[in-house]
Amino acid sequence: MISILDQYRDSIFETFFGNVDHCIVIVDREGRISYLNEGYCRFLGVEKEACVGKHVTDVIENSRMHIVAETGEQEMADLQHINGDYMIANRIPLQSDDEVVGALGMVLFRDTDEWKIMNSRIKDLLLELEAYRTQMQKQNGTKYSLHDIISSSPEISHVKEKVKKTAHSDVSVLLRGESGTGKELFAHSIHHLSERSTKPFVKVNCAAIPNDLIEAELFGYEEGAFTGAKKGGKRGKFQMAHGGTLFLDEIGDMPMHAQVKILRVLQEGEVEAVGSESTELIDVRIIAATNQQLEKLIEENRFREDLYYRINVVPIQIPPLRERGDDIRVLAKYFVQKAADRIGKRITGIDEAVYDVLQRYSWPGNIRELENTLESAVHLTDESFIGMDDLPGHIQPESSIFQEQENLKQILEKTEKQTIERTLNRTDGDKSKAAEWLGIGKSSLYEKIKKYDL
Ligand SMILES: Nc1ncnc2c1ncn2[C@@H]1O[C@H](COP(=O)(O)OP(=O)(O)OP(=O)(O)O)[C@@H](O)[C@H]1O
Repeated sequence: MISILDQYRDSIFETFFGNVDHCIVIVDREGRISYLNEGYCRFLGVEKEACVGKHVTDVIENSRMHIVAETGEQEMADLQHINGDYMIANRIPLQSDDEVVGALGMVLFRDTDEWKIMNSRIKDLLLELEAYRTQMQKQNGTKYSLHDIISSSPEISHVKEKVKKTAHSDVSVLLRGESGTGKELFAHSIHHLSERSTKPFVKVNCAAIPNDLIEAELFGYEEGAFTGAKKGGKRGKFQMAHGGTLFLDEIGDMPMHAQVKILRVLQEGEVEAVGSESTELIDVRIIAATNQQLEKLIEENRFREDLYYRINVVPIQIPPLRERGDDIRVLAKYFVQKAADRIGKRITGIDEAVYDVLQRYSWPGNIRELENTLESAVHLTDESFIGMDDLPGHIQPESSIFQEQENLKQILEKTEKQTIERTLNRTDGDKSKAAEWLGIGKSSLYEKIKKYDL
């Protein structure tokens, strides 16, 4: 007997999903919309035909469907902000033969008075939460929490999960990643989630303090400890962070003599101010960050191995922006809106071609560079959207900067020069690595560097 399920599967599917009280969306493995029910289309004010095939983040605000389709991990009862309201979203991975093939999302939306009351209650609570967060920032020195780390990539989702797992314990964390990837944001977030969140978060930029002042800065000093010492002495960063977290940024630049002392403080739990005869008990959690290869610095005797093991209990690697393709779109939207709000300009969108170009660029300065690029674009644009002309020349595709009268040889040389230049930027001037990435021999690269005067 043929079951009506076999015979009328499509009609049953449409009758069910088309009539339920929820907004339903189905995406494929890549996060492209395969189905959107009538209720969702009405709520978003979109045509179903125009949405099918589009990436879900282009149609639904703050969607995480593509992440669930990628990770296969379900998310239930998540609060999602869409069209100015808070909705409850359930996201379930769809599996076939043990393989994730997509995801189904259900957003609970009832246009009833109770829902409206609940929604305004949530908004009230969030405002209250924001007020507490501002107060807390003033008290303990942190500005960011995980919530401020804008992302829609599985790579950052994994990092956030790792942060959530380790934040509550007191273990030392070493954040690694290129400059501008967001290491400081993660350091703040770890402190925020830890039991120490009501205590101070103190940052030390190890690269910015002159070599001979670093010990006084870290451990403090007594009055008269050295010429130029302040009357009454000064408390060190360790003392200021007591009970809380000390964030040692750019730890690879810490001079050797200070490394020895830091290790002693961490092992013995006590600190001695410069010029003092007594010690003080200290309880700090260490979060360190670096964009350098500490292992290489150890080989060169510029970093102590014992300190490395002491701070590297939980290493967390933040991937560079060029490996987080999914983040570029959400970050670009976020930074354009942020700059537009600050400047007071009305920007309604970003040209699709701009997204393509942003996606293809290598972002040696990572998120900091993306933010600066879009802020300058918001300043430059005469329109209400960001177009290709608003991007700086070095980000625009080569073709747009070629002169019409150039011949093929000139065009090829120009492309070669730009490619070598960018690769050298990406490798921080490391010629062996650049030659490897470009697939050419080192001597050939040297010749070209000479030829183009790079
Ligand atoms: N995911 C993100 N969402 C929003 N803003 C971000 C994000 N990641 C980084 N930023 C912004 O980018 C800038 C650089 O971030 P941050 O200072 O944390 O990077 P970093 O890795 O510590 O850099 P450095 O090694 O140079 O100190 C900051 O303005 C930060 O607010």
